[in-house]
Amino acid sequence: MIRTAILGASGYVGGELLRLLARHPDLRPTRLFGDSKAGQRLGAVHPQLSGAMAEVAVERFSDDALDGIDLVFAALPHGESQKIAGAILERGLKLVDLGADFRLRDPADYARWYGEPHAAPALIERFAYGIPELHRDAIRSAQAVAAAGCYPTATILAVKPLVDAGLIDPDSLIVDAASGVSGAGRAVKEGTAFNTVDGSFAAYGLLNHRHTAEMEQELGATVLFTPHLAPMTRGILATCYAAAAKPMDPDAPLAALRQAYAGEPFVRVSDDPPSTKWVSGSNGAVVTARYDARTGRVVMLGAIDNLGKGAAGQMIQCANLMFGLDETAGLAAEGVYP
Ligand SMILES: NC(=O)C1=CN([C@@H]2O[C@H](COP(=O)(O)OP(=O)(O)OC[C@H]3O[C@@H](n4cnc5c(N)ncnc54)[C@H](OP(=O)(O)O)[C@@H]3O)[C@@H](O)[C@H]2O)C=CC1
Ligand SMILES: CC(=O)N[C@@H](CCC(=O)OP(=O)(O)O)C(=O)O
Repeated sequence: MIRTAILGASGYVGGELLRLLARHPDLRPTRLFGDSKAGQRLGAVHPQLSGAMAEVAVERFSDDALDGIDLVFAALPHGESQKIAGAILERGLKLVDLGADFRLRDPADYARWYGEPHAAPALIERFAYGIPELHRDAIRSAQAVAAAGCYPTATILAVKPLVDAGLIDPDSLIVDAASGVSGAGRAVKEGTAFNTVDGSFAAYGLLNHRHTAEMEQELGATVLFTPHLAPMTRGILATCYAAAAKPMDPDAPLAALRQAYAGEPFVRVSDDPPSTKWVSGSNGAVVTARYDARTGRVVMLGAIDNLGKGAAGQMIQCANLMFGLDETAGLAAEGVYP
């Protein structure tokens, strides 16, 4: 049994981690930490949880509360985990962090995109970048993993095999991606209120969304990224366009995806354009791609659940690798449909 602490247990990702861990054979949620909800019963914070777990209290974090813990999942606002990661690693614990604090290799990129200097730049090199399909060996041997962002996960899974196969010009990449509203977290904000998002579809973060840096780093590309808020609770659909590097067989993009993801338990290559519902509630990702000879462009699509493969599912998949467990333990690829 792997004793697991969750920082940010009272948030949306924390709730999804707890829902998934309820069926995990080896990872046991043991200490649960929050901020404003510290002191409350978990059953009050996350009414979807049941049984003994609902009676556990959310605590305020203190370093000595990690005594006896083997693994820490951190799902905190950006900037928080860099204050405590050093102490966690010093104790020899494994850490999977979902904030953006340790995803960018260059602390200058963090300062540029997140607007403040990195507080623990020396720790960055100790983190593997958390997309298992692309960094499996590094994750297996890492003490710490920076799980990828939600938009970057959908985008990178769809695009990276075509970059690697030399099929597209990486400096011509345009990414339009839409997210469900749970991607913005649990706090009440006017921009994510029902009356704002219901029946509406809007772009935001023009030219400066922080996930641009993560996509560029992992793809070795120049990216024009426009995120959109869609009137749905869960899901991300990334639609990505690039100039073809050369004329190609119409099936070449799909063949590159099929080769890259052969045998992958969570990434499915589809002939048809995917819907977010295909992967809702799961750790699945569905990708597809087409070459358009008329325009000389390639279109690539990736669908994930932002809370699943974009967050809690990916964190668990990384932890399974770090502890030498079955990579699929506690996770499913099939979505809840309709
Ligand atoms: N939602 C998503 O789909 C995705 C989220 N992420 C990232 O994961 C992280 C968590 O996201 P999400 O769960 O949606 O966010 P929420 O806002 O729903 O939850 C945030 C959690 O962090 C706690 N918290 C807030 N401030 C502090 C603090 N100063 N110290 C300690 N704990 C604090 C909150 O506690 P309390 O509620 O008790 O105040 C809550 O448990 C964020 O970095 C987010 O960007 C990444 C990928 C996808
Ligand atoms: C819909 C929405 O607001 N989404 C969030 C991104 C999701 C997220 O949590 O970002 P990280 O993965 O980097 O932590 C946003 O655009 O800021």
